[in-house]
Amino acid sequence: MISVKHLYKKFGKLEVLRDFNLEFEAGSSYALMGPNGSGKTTLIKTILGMVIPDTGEIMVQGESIKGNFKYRSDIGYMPQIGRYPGNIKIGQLFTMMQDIRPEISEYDMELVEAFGLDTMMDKAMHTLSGGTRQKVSAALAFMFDPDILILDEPTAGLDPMAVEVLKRKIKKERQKGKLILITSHILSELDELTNHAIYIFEGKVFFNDSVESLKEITGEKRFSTAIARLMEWSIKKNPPQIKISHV
Ligand SMILES: Nc1ncnc2c1ncn2[C@@H]1O[C@H](COP(=O)(O)OP(=O)(O)OP(=O)(O)O)[C@@H](O)[C@H]1O
Repeated sequence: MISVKHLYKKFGKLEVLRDFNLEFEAGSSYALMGPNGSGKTTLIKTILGMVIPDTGEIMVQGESIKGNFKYRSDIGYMPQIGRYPGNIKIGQLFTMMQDIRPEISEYDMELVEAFGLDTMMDKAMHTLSGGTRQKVSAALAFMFDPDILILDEPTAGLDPMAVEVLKRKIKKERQKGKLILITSHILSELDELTNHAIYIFEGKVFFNDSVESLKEITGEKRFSTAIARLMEWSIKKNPPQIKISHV
């Protein structure tokens, strides 16, 4: 569904992505992990066409994204920090986004209602708390029923009730056969929501395989301890027989 081939990206002298090769399939949910600054958001923004790679190719649903904007309508994106015009009201923002997508006549308003945003439509974005802004971002990511969901630290800043609502929604959409890609530093959340682990370190894909294989290779039963083991290996730079599969 998404294919990333030989992707390189530098910011000045900093090599952020070095020969990234990844395949993302429908119906799977991917945990994208790595230390702060390892390139997770850069990879996501490259897939979204917001960052232009130095070399390499990205295909979405079989088509190259180069010079192509249409593919973006297949992707629901929840950014780490949503930036919106301050004076716009929640209701106006939703209407504006809906107007940009005239081909869609039915909207998925499940999160709008579950988060109680339907009772706050007249509130201006600059008056909202950080968590409420996150709820707006989540509601927008799911509103157009996209085949692909890319969620960058989706639960950061949400209260525990909202976290549960969002997790339930992510699981439900995955069961419908959607492709889900999540970055998070909350390992318990990734354990619950994903079946495939990608760990990036110093600009390289260090591990890319199923969560099952991750546990088998590391000899750890729990997701969090398996990731801790991977981190240890990546820092020591001597992984014992690590298989980096490009599925
Ligand atoms: N537009 C930019 N210009 C220059 N450097 C950038 C730019 N965007 C990202 N970087 C650098 O690229 C590196 C990777 O950043 P990125 O945001 O992709 O990391 P991340 O893995 O998502 O980190 P975190 O876990 O902290 O969210 C960082 O060193 C960052 O400072």
